[in-house]
Amino acid sequence: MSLIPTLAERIARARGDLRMGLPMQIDGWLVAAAETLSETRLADLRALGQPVVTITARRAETLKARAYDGDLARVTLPENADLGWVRALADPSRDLMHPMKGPLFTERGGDTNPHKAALALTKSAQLLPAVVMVRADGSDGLTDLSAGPTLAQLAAESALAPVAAARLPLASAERSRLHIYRPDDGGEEHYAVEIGDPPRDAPVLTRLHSACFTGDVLGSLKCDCGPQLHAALDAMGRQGAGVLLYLNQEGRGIGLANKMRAYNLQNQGFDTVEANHRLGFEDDERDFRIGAALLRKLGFAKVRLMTNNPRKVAMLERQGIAVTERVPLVTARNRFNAGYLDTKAEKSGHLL
Ligand SMILES: Nc1nc2c(ncn2[C@@H]2O[C@H](COP(=O)(O)OP(=O)(O)OP(=O)(O)O)[C@@H](O)[C@H]2O)c(=O)[nH]1
Ligand SMILES: [Zn+2]
Repeated sequence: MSLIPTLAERIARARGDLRMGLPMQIDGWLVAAAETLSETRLADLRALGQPVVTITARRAETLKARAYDGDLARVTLPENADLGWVRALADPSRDLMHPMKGPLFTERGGDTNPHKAALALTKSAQLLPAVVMVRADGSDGLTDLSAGPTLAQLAAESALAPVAAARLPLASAERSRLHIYRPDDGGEEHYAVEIGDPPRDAPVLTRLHSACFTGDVLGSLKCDCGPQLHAALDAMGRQGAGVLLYLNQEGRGIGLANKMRAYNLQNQGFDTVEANHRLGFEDDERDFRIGAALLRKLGFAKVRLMTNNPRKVAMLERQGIAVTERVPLVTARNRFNAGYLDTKAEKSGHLL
């Protein structure tokens, strides 16, 4: 029956639920995002059983909680802990000023897949990866998922469909077109700027750019994104041909709100990688398969890639796109971005 929501559609709903603070269900567990849960709903969850707060091993490491489960830890919610306690477990912004008083008791044994799926969902909803979970039957109205298929679906590549394209003259290249692609899983749309009319059988000058509202739009001095974006478009304009893929993976995939949380941690002295880890994320949560998929859709199999990030080269090659040349994209240093650029070079293997 085609009118019954598919798994991908139910996952998209679950993302919306978690963002609004509405619990959902996974394999007999009620799940709520720590960041959006209300006092009343926490009380209602508590009335149903003993809650655990599941966090990533990255966050557990900062909190010095034992992660018995590999990439996650299940912290028992103490009886006297309130919503503020749950938030503090999830959100590192007050770690230094008000360190959490331990010890934190973490669970071991049992099936951790529902917990894993819950964390993957909050990440894909661009929320802090921390959830309150209670083993209980929910009410009929809640979105209900099974862990295994949910994890598989979240790891799968989403199919992208072209939606619309139009001529768009740019300051750097008057002969340009903007193409919009929409994924089939309710996720973010991604864009391709095609400059000139690049032949499909030759390597095309390409930039794989990840969204950076602060750098691209506001001209932030904290990163190199804005200057890289414009340098890439200018180079394509000068050469008369190129493709700039604009992937809506703000903040290396953690979203703008979490990126601002990361900036606050950076202002406390942590570098860009440490800040992501303290928030519970990996250094880079982006899915670069999207870039390869867009190139294939546009008819390109070979690229001259403008990047300093060897992971982008490796990933495109793995996805069957030949990178015939890496074109460095070095922009000016300033006193606000020097630390960021150094960390990318030292910890993330960026070539300068
Ligand atoms: N989490 C996080 N994201 C950041 C920070 N600074 C910039 N970003 C994001 O990092 C991404 C940078 O993307 P790119 O410039 O495409 O990629 P790159 O890995 O730096 O590689 P290049 O191709 O060499 O530029 C964007 O999504 C920015 O929003 C930060 O301090 N923390
Ligand atoms: Zn940036």
